Amino acid sequence: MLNNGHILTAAEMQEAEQHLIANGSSVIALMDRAGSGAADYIWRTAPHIPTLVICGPGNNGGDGYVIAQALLEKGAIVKIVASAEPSTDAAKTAKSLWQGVMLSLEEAEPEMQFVDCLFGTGLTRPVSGNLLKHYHRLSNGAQRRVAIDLPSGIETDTGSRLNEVSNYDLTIALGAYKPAHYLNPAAALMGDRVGVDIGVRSVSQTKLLARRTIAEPGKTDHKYSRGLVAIVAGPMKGAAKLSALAAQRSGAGYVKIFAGSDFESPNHSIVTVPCDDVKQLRAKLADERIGVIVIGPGLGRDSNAKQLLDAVLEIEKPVVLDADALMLLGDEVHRLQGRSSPVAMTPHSGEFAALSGGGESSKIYASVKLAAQSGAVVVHKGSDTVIANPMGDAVVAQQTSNWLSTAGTGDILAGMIAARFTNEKDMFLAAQQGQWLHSRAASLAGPSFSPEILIDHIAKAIQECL
Ligand SMILES: NC(=O)C1=CN([C@@H]2O[C@H](COP(=O)(O)OP(=O)(O)OC[C@H]3O[C@@H](n4cnc5c(N)ncnc54)[C@H](O)[C@@H]3O)[C@@H](O)[C@H]2O)[C@@H](O)CC1
Ligand SMILES: Nc1ncnc2c1ncn2[C@@H]1O[C@H](COP(=O)(O)OP(=O)(O)O)[C@@H](O)[C@H]1O
Ligand SMILES: [K+]
Repeated sequence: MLNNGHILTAAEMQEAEQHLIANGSSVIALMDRAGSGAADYIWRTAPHIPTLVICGPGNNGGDGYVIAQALLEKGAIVKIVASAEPSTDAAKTAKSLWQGVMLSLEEAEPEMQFVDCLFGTGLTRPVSGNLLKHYHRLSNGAQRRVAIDLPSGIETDTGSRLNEVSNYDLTIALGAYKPAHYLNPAAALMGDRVGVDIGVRSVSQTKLLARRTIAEPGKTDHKYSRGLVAIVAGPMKGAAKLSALAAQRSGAGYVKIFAGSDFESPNHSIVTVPCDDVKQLRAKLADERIGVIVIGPGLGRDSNAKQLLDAVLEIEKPVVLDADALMLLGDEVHRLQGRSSPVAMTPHSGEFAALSGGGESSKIYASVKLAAQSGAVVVHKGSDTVIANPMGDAVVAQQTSNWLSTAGTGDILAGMIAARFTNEKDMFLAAQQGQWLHSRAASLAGPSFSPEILIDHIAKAIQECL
């Protein structure tokens, strides 16, 4: 995996480059590796397509000259349009080696393939005016669009758009993935993502979510050693049932639902524990065998729900807070600080805004900040889910199935994380395992699944982790 899955910000990427240079490389050598690697990939996936490479003034433009020359040598029909003269020594050298046609913005016409080497990690302000007009004319007129490192107009560290950006078929990341490669809106318009290794081996606190090994139950395991997951139900009973079923299929040894006495178990093996008031709940949750409590799915937001949440937070047990529990907690996340047992919060963007007050432009930074403020592991959901811990580590999930955007899949994730926690006893790891299994189960479930079908595919996802 590119740079071992470590995601680098623009500043970290510059440091990585300096490190390579200090160890005997040079900017032009790195540019050569990046450009020829990108050209190989373009040629392999779309040979002999008339191509226009647009080059900006910086080293992203420099990559463009290398790519164009490499394509020319392979026999492609390729032209360059330059927005400005190169401003770096490496880009000047790369340009001096270009042997083909060079056009001004006004002269250039769209070709079948558009290769964007206008700006990469050095973009500091929106592309505007005449340049933006020609960028759109030339990119929109192409049938295949390839971005080198990043599409022009994307903020590297946040994934936000600084100007209107075209949709791409392919984005070739250079050296390491950057936050924008996995955060929306940028990630959604990049098309396929591939990486070209240029020798960067830099460590970052932000990584790409990877498959984690899951241990099978051991010979001496029993239901309590594998873990008892307690789900606190509310008036929307289906949500708690989905969490419970998902926990059961994700490796919990025992799942119990704590609910009003009229609650019916979703199957024969999930036990319901009748609790008709908060006093009963408090007493029954004192059971020492309980490894983790899930509260939030279907809980409601009335005063009764608030009492149930308060009761759970009074108990020193690991807890997964989701959905309504997060809305009830709101901006009082400091209540979670100082607990001796781990907490995970699994907000979608609306819940995240209620917890954090919003205002941060980077989903990674915002998640890390909330984790530090609360002392909890934060699973900031969406198609670009970010998992953060209070120490500043973050893991970014790769987009898998858009079919996950259906009611009930979040309840499932909460149950999955709880079950993985009872096995691993590490909430950050459990969140990563839960997220990976959730995404993978969605891919395995194919199109248009119901939450129940998603649960049915968890076992297959687990199989891939054994
Ligand atoms: N860091 C590395 O290790 C490597 C970087 N390489 C390439 O270098 C790129 C970064 O190069 P640079 O730092 O030179 O940055 P860029 O080439 O992304 O752009 C920087 C230049 O654009 C100007 N600029 C920024 N925003 C502008 C705007 N809105 N309108 C007009 N001009 C604007 C800046 O003043 C500067 O001259 C990477 O994305 C990658 O493509 C590769 O060559 C390989 C090695
Ligand atoms: N387009 C998407 N691609 C991938 N995952 C998605 C997408 N949309 C939503 N998800 C995931 O689906 C789940 C939805 O959770 P949530 O919004 O809490 O739903 P609910 O409360 O109805 O269960 C989250 O895990 C989220 O990350
Ligand atoms: K670019």
